[in-house]
Amino acid sequence: MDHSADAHRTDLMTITRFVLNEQSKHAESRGDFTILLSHIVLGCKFVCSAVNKAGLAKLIGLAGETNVQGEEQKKLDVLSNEVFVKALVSSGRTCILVSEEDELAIVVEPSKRGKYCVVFDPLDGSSNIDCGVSIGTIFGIYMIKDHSEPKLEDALQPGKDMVAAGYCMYGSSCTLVLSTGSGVNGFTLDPSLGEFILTHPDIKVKKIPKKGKIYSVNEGNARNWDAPTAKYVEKCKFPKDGSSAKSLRYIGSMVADVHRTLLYGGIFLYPADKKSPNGKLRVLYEVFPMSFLMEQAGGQAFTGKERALDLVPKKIHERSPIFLGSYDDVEEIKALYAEEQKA
Ligand SMILES: O=P(O)(O)OC[C@H]1O[C@](O)(COP(=O)(O)O)[C@@H](O)[C@@H]1O
Ligand SMILES: [Mg+2]
Ligand SMILES: [Mg+2]
Repeated sequence: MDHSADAHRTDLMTITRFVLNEQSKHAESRGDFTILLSHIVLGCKFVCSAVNKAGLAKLIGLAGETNVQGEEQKKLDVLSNEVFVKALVSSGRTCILVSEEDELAIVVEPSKRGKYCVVFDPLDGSSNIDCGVSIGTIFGIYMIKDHSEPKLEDALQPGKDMVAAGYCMYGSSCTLVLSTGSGVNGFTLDPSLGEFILTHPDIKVKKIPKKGKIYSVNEGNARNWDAPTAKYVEKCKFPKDGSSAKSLRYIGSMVADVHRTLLYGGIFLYPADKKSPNGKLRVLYEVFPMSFLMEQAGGQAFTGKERALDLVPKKIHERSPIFLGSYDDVEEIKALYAEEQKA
């Protein structure tokens, strides 16, 4: 695919047209996925608009403040959750929803039910909200076999069974990155049009060099890491094979750290440590969607034990360690875990 500016100029592709094109490739498709996605896109635009105003909260009474009428306003993560739950239920295409913000899975009432299960983190990177650093929404979509009788197991499918995954990053621009299982594409919101336009077509292995120059981890946890993680990070800083040391970049919003990894290559890790033996990130709506995107872009995602997408979750808010990024960088950490197993 041609990444040049001219290519974009000649073919202005909105996310709606893109998904309609994808849909037309499936003869049996009745447009349900397109409708579901248009509701997710609406939720992203809504949250983007709220995030852009968040810095003014203290002045005009948004997000966690009391407004001029003396009403308590909602915090941004609570507001984002409500926006997405409403958008997904009103699509009429969902059956079960799992959100980071809700302890239990939401089973959609029968009259509004469709065939999809959506797992999502409505606002990822919450510690960065108040300082204006990039945050985002992460989502994964599964198809349900029998939506007349939804079960919790429908939300506990392995990541490899997802039919689509993506995220929207609310940063210096609002970017939605999506995979429906045949590559990864990125769309940027044109605020004057209110449309997401294809700006990053076919983000693939050529865009993720097999090995990258960046590692991304919270090094404040280093004293509690296990041996393979500690060895790996040491290798990033002091490579013994003559290669250059990697640069450290850590934003602390998974969406932003993974977005950079997709575009520039390298590795993002949130490993297990002595204090958190299962790591921090949640399997369903952080680890799975990002692993799906990374594999679709030609990279890898590994938990320290297995391919991340092979994991079969037992609980909806389960956590897992995760190492994801350029193919060869993940190969190295896999080798270190394999060595440890043998010892
Ligand atoms: O502050 P830490 O421990 O490095 O954790 C950062 C991680 O926590 C998260 O903020 C967790 O997500 P939420 O903000 O959705 O809870 C990730 O986005 C990020 O990768
Ligand atoms: Mg999160
Ligand atoms: Mg969150």
